[in-house]
Amino acid sequence: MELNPSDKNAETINSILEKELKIDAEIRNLWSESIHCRDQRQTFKKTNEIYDFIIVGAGTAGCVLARELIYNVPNVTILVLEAGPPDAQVNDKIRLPCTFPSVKQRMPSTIEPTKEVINKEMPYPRGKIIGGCSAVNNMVYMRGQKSDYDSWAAQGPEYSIWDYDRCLEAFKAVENNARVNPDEEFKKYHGFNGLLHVQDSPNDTYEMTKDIIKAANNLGIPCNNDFNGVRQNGVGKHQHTMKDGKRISLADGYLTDALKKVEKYPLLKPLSPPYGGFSNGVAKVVAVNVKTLSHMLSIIWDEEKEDENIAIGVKYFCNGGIQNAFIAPKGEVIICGGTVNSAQVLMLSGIGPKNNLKACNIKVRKELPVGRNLLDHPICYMTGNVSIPNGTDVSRIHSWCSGIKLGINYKGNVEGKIPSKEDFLDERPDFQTYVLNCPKSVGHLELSSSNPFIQPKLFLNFYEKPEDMYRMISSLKLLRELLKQPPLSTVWGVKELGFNDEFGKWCSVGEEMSDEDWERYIREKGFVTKHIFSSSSFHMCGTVKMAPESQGGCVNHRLQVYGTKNLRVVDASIFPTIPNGNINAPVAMVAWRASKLIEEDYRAKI
Ligand SMILES: Cc1cc2nc3c(=O)[nH]c(=O)nc-3n(C[C@H](O)[C@H](O)[C@H](O)COP(=O)(O)OP(=O)(O)OC[C@H]3O[C@@H](n4cnc5c(N)ncnc54)[C@H](O)[C@@H]3O)c2cc1C
Repeated sequence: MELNPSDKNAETINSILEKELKIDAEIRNLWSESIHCRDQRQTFKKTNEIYDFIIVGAGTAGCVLARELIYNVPNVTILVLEAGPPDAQVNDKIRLPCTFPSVKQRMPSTIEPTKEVINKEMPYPRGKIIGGCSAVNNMVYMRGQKSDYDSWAAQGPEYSIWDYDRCLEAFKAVENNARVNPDEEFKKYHGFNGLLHVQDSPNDTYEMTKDIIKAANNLGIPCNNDFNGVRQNGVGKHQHTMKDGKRISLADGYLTDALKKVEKYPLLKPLSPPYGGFSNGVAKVVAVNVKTLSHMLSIIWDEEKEDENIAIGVKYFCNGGIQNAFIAPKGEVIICGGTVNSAQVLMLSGIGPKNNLKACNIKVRKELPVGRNLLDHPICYMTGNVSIPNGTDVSRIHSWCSGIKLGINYKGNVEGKIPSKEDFLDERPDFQTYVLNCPKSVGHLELSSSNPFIQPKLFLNFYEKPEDMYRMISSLKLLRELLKQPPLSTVWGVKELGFNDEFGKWCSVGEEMSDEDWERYIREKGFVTKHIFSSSSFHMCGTVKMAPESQGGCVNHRLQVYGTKNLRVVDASIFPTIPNGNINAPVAMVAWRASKLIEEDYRAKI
């Protein structure tokens, strides 16, 4: 029997689609192996650039979101735009992260308020690559404390969806922990079926690491074998976001899995005899389309309903030209560009502080404090010289990874004194060795231009609040004591590194330091980046705060941008407060929770 013309048409189109899906699958495989630039794919050009969801940024959040949405929301097509290149895991190397400089800040001294001190500028790296910062980070797996998330939930009744129990459910859903023989207590706090791989250090513990633990025990710091369990305080080895000893970015786990889902909807079944052929209609490709080297420039708004700020798509720069992608009627634009760039693209699209936007000649669509509430964990190192005894394994200690094998968590002292035994036993510590985990100082970022390729200015404002400075002083004093402890001082001959020669005369080996000396050390020496010192743990968050609008919020509890439609932000920028620990896992957790909210809202529109 002859097919009618529309059947024939459908059959032709479907057979083309079939072929393209096959080619597509091959190219996906190549992409997964990172040996082919993903942008060479052709299939999606036929879809006229209309997607159910457009995700901007394939970092920690974007990768989790893409995977969760494609598997859980029925029959959707997703575009992921990533400004950076594909990763290059095939060589076990990733490309250089892009770096933003922070701005030099003058401020009154904490110790001598009549004097002026300077927070020097420093480079601020970010992962501009598939996987985002999770592809360049230090892999320390920490998730913060119960009270962090309960405080998010306490912002209003509707915010209860962010309480610790629900966040813990999400942490567990994302995590795939490879601890050997986990005990029942461990199982309460960890997940074993997610796609974020976590493991204990793959190497044996170095003798020196064991001796640092002993030295910490000498000072009264208890051991802890799970910093994400019931208590965070103590000394112990970190778990890392690794699998079989290799870095696992969120792209490796989540985006790779998202790319595996390629279907056609509706599923076209051959019609049974005597009709033959296919059912009428053309299938839509259900899949995730990733475009690398595609930099989002701004949101496309529905200009016919100007007052409603309805997002209908995005403008992006790719292949040397500006392109548009649009969302389908029930779709959404979801910004996952990270703390700096999510704030930047909102501001470029007219959402942000009036004065800053006007100064950059950008039309204000909705005034919101985007870019305020810039939070971060300041960091300051204390360094020791080691005499290497013959035949030890210390020469094998190398690279950042070894440096962060170990965590010592305690409460800093707000008067700058060495923490006491009670501070070591406090189950809600605020220090992670040299990282101040709950700073009270808050910074901000500003748009410096309407040009999307010019980075915003970052004002970190570290130590603006005196208690931050005093707690950092207290922690450094403790580390100085640690270096003097046996077996570090005896077996390893550890000596505090002198700063008088290389860095100026104000601090000599073994000499007492006044609080003023300490402040200079923290502000000036802690910022010397050509040496190993640093001043940030690169845990920037908070610039598109989730809070009631009256409390300085930019997105509501469902992460929708106030005063707009079809627009959400999902990444570290929405954190109302900074968690008391590293933030990669919390970002993944937020993205997982957000996928549920987006799914609920999408289904409600059906
Ligand atoms: C050097 C370093 C070390 C760290 N160490 C640790 C650690 O040990 N443990 C830990 O838990 N956390 C660590 N972190 C922090 C953690 O990795 C990040 O906070 C987290 O990955 C942020 O996730 P995100 O999704 O918010 O943003 P990102 O991962 O930064 O993702 C944003 C993505 O959006 C893309 N993008 C931005 N703008 C645009 C645009 N206009 N168009 C298209 N794409 C765009 C970016 O290229 C990027 O890929 C570290 C971070 C750094 C930089």
